Amino acid sequence: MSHASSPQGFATRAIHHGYDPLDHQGALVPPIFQTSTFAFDSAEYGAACFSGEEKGHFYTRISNPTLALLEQRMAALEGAEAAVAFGSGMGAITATCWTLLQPGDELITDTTLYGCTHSFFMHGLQRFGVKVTRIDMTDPQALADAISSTTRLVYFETPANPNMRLVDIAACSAIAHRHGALVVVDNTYCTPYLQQPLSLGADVVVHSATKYLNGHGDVTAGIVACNAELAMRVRLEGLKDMTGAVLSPNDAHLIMRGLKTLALRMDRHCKNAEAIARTLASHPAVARVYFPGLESDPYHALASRQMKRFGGMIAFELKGGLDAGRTFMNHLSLITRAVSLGDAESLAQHPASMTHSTYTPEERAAAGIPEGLVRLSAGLEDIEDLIADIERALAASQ
Ligand SMILES: C/C=C(/N=C/c1c(COP(=O)(O)O)cnc(C)c1O)C(=O)O
Repeated sequence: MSHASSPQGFATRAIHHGYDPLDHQGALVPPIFQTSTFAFDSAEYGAACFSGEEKGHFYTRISNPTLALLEQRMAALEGAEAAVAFGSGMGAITATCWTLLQPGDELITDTTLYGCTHSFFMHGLQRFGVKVTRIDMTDPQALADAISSTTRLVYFETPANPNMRLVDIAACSAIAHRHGALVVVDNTYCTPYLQQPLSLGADVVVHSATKYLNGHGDVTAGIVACNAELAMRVRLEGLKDMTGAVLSPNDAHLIMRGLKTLALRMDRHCKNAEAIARTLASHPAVARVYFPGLESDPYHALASRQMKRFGGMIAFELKGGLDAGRTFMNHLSLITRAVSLGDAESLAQHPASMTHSTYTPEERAAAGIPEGLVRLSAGLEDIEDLIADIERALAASQ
């Protein structure tokens, strides 16, 4: 098989990186090593695998050939030295934090996070002596004012789930590094196709691969991408001993199948989202649309600098508030009422009572998550059908 000498594009690497069929009896699709354990040629070899003197696989919770290929491919796409795969995004996030934090450390994070990440920080980490400081990370000065000598991690999502607030990765990374803190960016909403946080100064990228990376609503998974030393620690501490949040080889195979069309799918998600956002923004029933692709959005300029395109996620409020939002959702017939995001199927959900019900009402207000907010994940359907569904539901909500 010819190995291209010139640097390969994103889509090419998403399809081919790290695999040669001729190394596997010509199999075009990488074999699935659906096994929990591996045989040792000798007792000495087995011991050497456990000690790290040998690089052989010995137990799938620690490593597996199918998982390794997914990890190599994700590292290549994120521009990272290495990556580690997990059974969920929360597995990736918790493994990273348990590995890098200890009692007495401070984690500084944004007010707006996915609900279970918020809950892990507030009701998990703090129980074990980590101080969690929540700030408005969209203002780098707020980070400069809050950071201290005990700050170990600076963590944020950009765009943030669910209200699409953007954080300036380069600015916040520079501030964090001046104080010896590491920057962890949750890149779920963008994927490396739209945004590569490591190239902007972040130290670690985490993903819910459940979303766009797999993209077909049939896997829960997570990814951590970072330098080789941190990745080895996250693997041998956060994965092996502290969470056990292992991904199955078959699910790794499904994610690699999803990655083959990631570039194609993201372009379609972005195109559909932009059309939906403009339709909502011009509709009389809509009070506000949260989408960085709209020129009127407060984060439009930063999104234009930091992201390749504006993503597939939208949030909006109706003038009729929560009741109108519920009526809207209940009158959708093509768009599916469901949590999660990044699937081929367009999805709609109500953060305040669903994904962000882990926040208190006061915390939600402080995070800029209105009670009536509706979140839309623009799927891959024909845009005419999506717009028609939305317009019918809007008419019913007025
Ligand atoms: C129901 C789940 C939703 N989200 C999840 C999520 C996770 C956690 O990822 P797992 O769900 O553990 O793969 C991590 N990071 C981000 C930005 C997320 O949106 C949802 O919002 O709809």
